[in-house]
Amino acid sequence: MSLLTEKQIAIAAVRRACALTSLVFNQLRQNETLTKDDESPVTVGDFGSQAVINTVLRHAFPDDPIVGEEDSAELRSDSTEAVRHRIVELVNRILTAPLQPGENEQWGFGPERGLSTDEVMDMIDRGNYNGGSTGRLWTLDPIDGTKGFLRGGQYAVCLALIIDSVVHLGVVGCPNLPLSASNPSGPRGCIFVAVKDQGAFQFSLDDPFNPETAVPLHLPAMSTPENSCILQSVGHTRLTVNDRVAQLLGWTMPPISMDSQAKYCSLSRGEGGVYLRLAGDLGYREKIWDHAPSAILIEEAGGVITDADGEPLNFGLGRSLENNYGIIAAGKDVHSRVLKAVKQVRAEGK
Ligand SMILES: Nc1ncnc2c1ncn2[C@@H]1O[C@H](COP(=O)(O)O)[C@@H](OP(=O)(O)O)[C@H]1O
Ligand SMILES: [Mg+2]
Ligand SMILES: [Mg+2]
Ligand SMILES: [Mg+2]
Repeated sequence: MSLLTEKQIAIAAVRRACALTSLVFNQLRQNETLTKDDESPVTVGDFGSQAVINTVLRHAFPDDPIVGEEDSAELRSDSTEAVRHRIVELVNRILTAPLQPGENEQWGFGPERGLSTDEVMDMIDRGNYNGGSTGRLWTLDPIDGTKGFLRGGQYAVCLALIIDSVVHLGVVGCPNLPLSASNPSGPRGCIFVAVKDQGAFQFSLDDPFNPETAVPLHLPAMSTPENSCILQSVGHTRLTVNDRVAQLLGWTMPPISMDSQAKYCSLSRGEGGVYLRLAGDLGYREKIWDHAPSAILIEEAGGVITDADGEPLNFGLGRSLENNYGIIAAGKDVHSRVLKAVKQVRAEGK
């Protein structure tokens, strides 16, 4: 399956959504953040990004269902009128900006495409699909790492195409991630793209995808304790487990704590050593949009991604990874060593 059109459209949608989130990031105003029922934050950037991407997917693939993180229920009340208007303004500004290289007006961009408030709300709600094991579906995290976004750290706009429970395409935009790990204060803004059996690539968020200049990504096959460390979530990590795993492996480099799927992106270009996530709340089920877009990135970069028992992630059980606890992603050799250590640490009751 070449999925060339899907890839081009997903890249264009994520690039536009990143333009929206960057705009919001640079001028986030007071009262542009709401708190969801689970107490997590959501901003005009999250809603706007979801509306932009769903609009593009709707134009290009009207029959494809979308499992998106956000929905518009809270936005439709009188008390959120100002936020709602700001989202509509942002979405129309982004969708109606002139066509850029690599874009097609049939994809929902262009000067004629301004949406009404109701249409924007409906576009957000095209993400309400409950998921499932058969057929095509897209999964979208319009801003992953909203807490990182709010504190000026890392965040990512993440989109994946899943066919019959298997991730076939992943696109992750990281507006705040340096293009080169070796130059952390250098230019920022990367996009990571992987298609099943076609490899994984990084390129600049500012440039349209060009296979000639995209950088192919490869996880190192082997690593040494001296140059390896754990990439972990800022807020959703069982630190006792991670610290003990590092100790068992003899890794002395301190862990890298970072928000969002930017961790997976960093790993895919050879930074760190392992993505290790065991949620503190043992009953928490990871969401498919938090992992599907990057799972294929890791696999296409030559790595392995499983749960904490070494089992494959099952993306066909609805909006959550119902049968998986914990995530381990790494190059093949490191993965097997980390999995063994994780099993030992869990047996120790940590
Ligand atoms: N108790 C919990 N355990 C693990 N992950 C959680 C969690 N509560 C929320 N999350 C998820 O963690 C994601 C952020 O990942 P990270 O911690 O690696 O930065 C959040 O994505 P959003 O920011 O899109 O809501 C959210 O879906
Ligand atoms: Mg969220
Ligand atoms: Mg997320
Ligand atoms: Mg999110």
